Amino acid sequence: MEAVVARKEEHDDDDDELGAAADGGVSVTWKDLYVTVGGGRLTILEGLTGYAEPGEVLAIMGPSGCGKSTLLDALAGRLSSTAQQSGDILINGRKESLAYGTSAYLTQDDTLMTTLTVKEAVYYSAQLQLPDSISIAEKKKRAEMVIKEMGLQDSLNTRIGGWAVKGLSGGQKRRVSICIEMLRRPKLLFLDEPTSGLDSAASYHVMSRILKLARNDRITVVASVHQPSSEVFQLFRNLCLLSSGRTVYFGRVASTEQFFTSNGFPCPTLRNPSDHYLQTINKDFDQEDIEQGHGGSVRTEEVISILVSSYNHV
Ligand SMILES: Nc1ncnc2c1ncn2[C@@H]1O[C@H](COP(=O)(O)OP(=O)(O)OP(=O)(O)O)[C@@H](O)[C@H]1O
Repeated sequence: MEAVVARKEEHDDDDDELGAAADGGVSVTWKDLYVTVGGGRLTILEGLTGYAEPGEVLAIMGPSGCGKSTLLDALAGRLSSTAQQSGDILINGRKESLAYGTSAYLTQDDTLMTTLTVKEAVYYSAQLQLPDSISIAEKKKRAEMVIKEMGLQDSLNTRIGGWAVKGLSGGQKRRVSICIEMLRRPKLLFLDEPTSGLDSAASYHVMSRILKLARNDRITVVASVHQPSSEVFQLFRNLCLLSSGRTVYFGRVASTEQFFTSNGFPCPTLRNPSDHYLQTINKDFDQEDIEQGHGGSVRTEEVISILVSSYNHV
């Protein structure tokens, strides 16, 4: 746990940043975060520690049910009332709540009105969401700006559509949902599987737009990601890899390979690295043993224990 926080400070020095608070950015740090349900009988997150920084996209990855959405919910302060949380979540190094409008949360499903056009959906949302202190003209300008940022200006008058009426593609719908979340210019953006259901080209398109926005506006983005292509995976700076609610790895995407290799699980040539990491720690279909380096093989449960304990001792 201390090692992750020390690594964060090290990266801050590397980047020679002035500090998140100075430029209005929001840095989020979580330490020893536990989430339980059923009066403590079921532990969903087990002592997680990590951080997310302005201008960067942190990817949360792991097999289905490992706790990605729960981590996003805990960080965004929207856990269900049946869940109990312990540990620290710090905003810019302090224990404080997020100010209203500072963060936005994109859920897994697009809840858009199918009969509206892109322009209508975003413009009406701007009118409803933004405070009365902002003029109608400014709200319209804000709507046009987010539409442009998400590359939807050519689909302004296209209906969103649904099963009965052909409209936008899945990727375009996802981008409309992101536009709506971006209207209030949040400094912290939680995205629950922003690319779910999209093909690899559309996923790349959506994620690169998000990354560009994060960099330009110093937004802190925390995104749970299901199975990224190698191109999408390379877009992320930091990776939080979870398995059964525990951290298997947290750190630079670029250093993940070194971590897996040093523990005896190198990525085979020509395999997508993110597929390799996810397959190595997925125990849902634990039929076969996993080859470890040049000698022997181990069960997935054992692989996870090796990686978790190696990570905790770095
Ligand atoms: N309120 C709750 N009560 C009981 N169990 C819960 C609750 N919330 C989450 N869980 C369980 O905790 C585990 C983690 O759920 P979570 O939705 O965070 O996983 P996930 O990694 O986001 O999964 P997926 O990739 O399939 O969306 C699951 O086994 C889920 O059933």
